[in-house]
Amino acid sequence: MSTTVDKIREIEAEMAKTQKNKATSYHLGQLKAKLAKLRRELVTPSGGGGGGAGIGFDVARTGSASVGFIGFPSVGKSTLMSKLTGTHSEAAAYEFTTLTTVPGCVMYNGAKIQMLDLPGIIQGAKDGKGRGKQVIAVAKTCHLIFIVLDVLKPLTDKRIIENELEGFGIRINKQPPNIIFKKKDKGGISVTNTVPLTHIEPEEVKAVLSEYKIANADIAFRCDATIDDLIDILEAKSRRYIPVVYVLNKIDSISIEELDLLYRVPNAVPISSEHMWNVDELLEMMWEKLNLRRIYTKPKGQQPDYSAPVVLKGGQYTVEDFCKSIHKSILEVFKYAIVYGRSVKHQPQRVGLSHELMDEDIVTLVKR
Ligand SMILES: Nc1nc2c(ncn2[C@@H]2O[C@H](COP(=O)(O)OP(=O)(O)OP(=O)(O)O)[C@@H](O)[C@H]2O)c(=O)[nH]1
Ligand SMILES: [K+]
Ligand SMILES: [Mg+2]
Repeated sequence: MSTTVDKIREIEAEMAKTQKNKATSYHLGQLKAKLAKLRRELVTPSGGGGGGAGIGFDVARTGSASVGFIGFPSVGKSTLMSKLTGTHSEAAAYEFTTLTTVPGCVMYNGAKIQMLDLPGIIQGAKDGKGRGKQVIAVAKTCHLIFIVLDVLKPLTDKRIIENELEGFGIRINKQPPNIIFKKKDKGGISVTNTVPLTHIEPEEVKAVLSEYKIANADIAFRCDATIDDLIDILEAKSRRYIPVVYVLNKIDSISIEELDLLYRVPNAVPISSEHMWNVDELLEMMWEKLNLRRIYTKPKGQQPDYSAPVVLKGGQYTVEDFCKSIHKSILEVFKYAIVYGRSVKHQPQRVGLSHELMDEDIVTLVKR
């Protein structure tokens, strides 16, 4: 019996030898959908429980957000982790020094950020090579991923690692595609689009829906999507959209001219973890990518509490999100909030639950 990995290989081989044109678009759509389903099968942990990364890989989560370190062996992940957090993670000149998740933390702008040093991965990790599956499973639960690369061969490694993460359902520095999908009980398939679709053939859409056994649905394309984007929407449960910073390590081993070239890589920060060169810029980019918003609470008639902000993240920035992150029950007695800061025109201003808060706003909750 052929394994899931074998089946994936077969489909990939067939896709490679199938020319892309109108006549083959149904067939290619079918293959892509099959591939997506097999990939999900491969990365979903079997034997119930679900989601667990395995012994030594799951660690207690602390802090306001977590950053996972992904990279090939010996690119300097543990060196960086130890220097940034002060938590020792064994570093050495041989590959696979780190064998489990090693947690540490940094305080930055008043927020506690958890850093997860991880074992190195190798090409084929997503198909079960080495401990890649467990490692990437941890990264998939992080709010930000540092892809650590050796400056001596950053670009080929970058592509391989991106490919591994993609295969695991991680979408890097990307928003979910703007496609509205509604399953129905009857009425067949209705496809509409608000922008011209230059990448998709109607036949491909048909093939994908049939492969997913969807006979009744409304699909509204609001972006010039690809067929992979549609599959991402159908596979939404197993997709994670995670920001990435490319950490180009060991710049102490290259020339200034080579360094100049590296500055053209988007979302990248060249550093030397050994010498702590340019680590400030890395932390700045980390902060920007995490997009955290610190909210200071101010009890009525008192000074704001600047020592322990409530930290909002992941696009959940409303007053309602703020209340929920303190305690669910607050919503039951909520009347309005008084806000000082960048999110309001008047200082202070009275706002309701749907108001979006900005970083460093000061909030007083008024109860009914
Ligand atoms: N020249 C130079 N060497 C570095 C730098 N950072 C780390 N190294 C060296 O690279 C080697 C590997 O470092 P580690 O921190 O163990 O790398 P790792 O990515 O954690 O490796 P694994 O855990 O095996 O995957 C060690 O010999 C480090 O001293 C750097 O900035 N410059
Ligand atoms: K190492
Ligand atoms: Mg290590």
